Amino acid sequence: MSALTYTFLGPEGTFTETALMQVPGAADASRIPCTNVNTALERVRNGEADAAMVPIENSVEGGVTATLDAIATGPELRIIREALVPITFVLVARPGVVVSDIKRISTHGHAWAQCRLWVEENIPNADYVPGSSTAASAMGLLEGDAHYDAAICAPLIAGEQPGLNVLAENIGDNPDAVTRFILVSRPGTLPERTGADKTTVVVPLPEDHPGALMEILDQFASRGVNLSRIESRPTGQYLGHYFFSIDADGHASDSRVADALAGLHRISPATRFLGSYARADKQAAVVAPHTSDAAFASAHAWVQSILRG
Ligand SMILES: O=C(O)C(=O)C[C@]1(C(=O)O)C=C[C@@H](O)C=C1
Repeated sequence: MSALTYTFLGPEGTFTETALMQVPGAADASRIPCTNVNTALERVRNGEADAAMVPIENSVEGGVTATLDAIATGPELRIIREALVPITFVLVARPGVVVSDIKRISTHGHAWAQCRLWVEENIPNADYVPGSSTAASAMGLLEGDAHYDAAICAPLIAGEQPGLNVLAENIGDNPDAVTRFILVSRPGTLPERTGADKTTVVVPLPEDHPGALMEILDQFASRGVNLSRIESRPTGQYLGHYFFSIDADGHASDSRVADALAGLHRISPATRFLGSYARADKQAAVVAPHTSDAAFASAHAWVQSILRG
């Protein structure tokens, strides 16, 4: 089998790279760091890479909008795997710099949001300099970037770079923070059903009328499909026009999920299927007896018998 090529939000040392390394075989595969999520996905769309690892959701800060928007539009992509990474942050600076010297701190926007309380308490006057990733901000210090004097990054990088001094550890406001990442490839064969799966869809709000969101939710509720994430994002077309990005428990080959997908397509034909893949936490879905595959098969057989007369 030829080795696969992966893109990821880089450079080396990002949390996204840690997530990629959870993929079996990734350590020996070709790995291309990209400066943003769009480029990582574009290189999959144009065939330069087989799959991209990108962040989608953080337990403290919520959805990564760059990813939610990039996979919702453009040529279709499929999520084939998810990875969970516990998030802890350190504050780093060049040797000789102490906390009281710090005026500007750079990091990724999601990391900054997760360290807000610590920064307010310890360096209240520090300005924020946006970075394309935590690792890019840390490496900028080594490359002599004069725009900032400290970075917030993963402990991993700090440990590997002798030119970076760790000034504070565990500076995240929530010690249990976790970021969820997705491995995205071009459409192909669906990953097999494991019994502990997730299905992701993008549903444009059907023609704006009272109860439109309720109609979407009802497709899942009436088939006993639990949702683990639902977020609204503007389509960008005009004010008030939204799509919903949804994660549901189960696999497209589960009858209850397939039936819900068909219902979504009926009420919102531009619904986009983004994949069915194994849950990283391996938690099996709780299926009520009346929404099991057997119950759907029996109901279908009953209707067929009625039609046969
Ligand atoms: O900057 C990184 O290291 C990333 O992998 C990105 C990212 C994110 O987008 O949320 C990943 C995990 C952390 O929550 C902070 C930043």
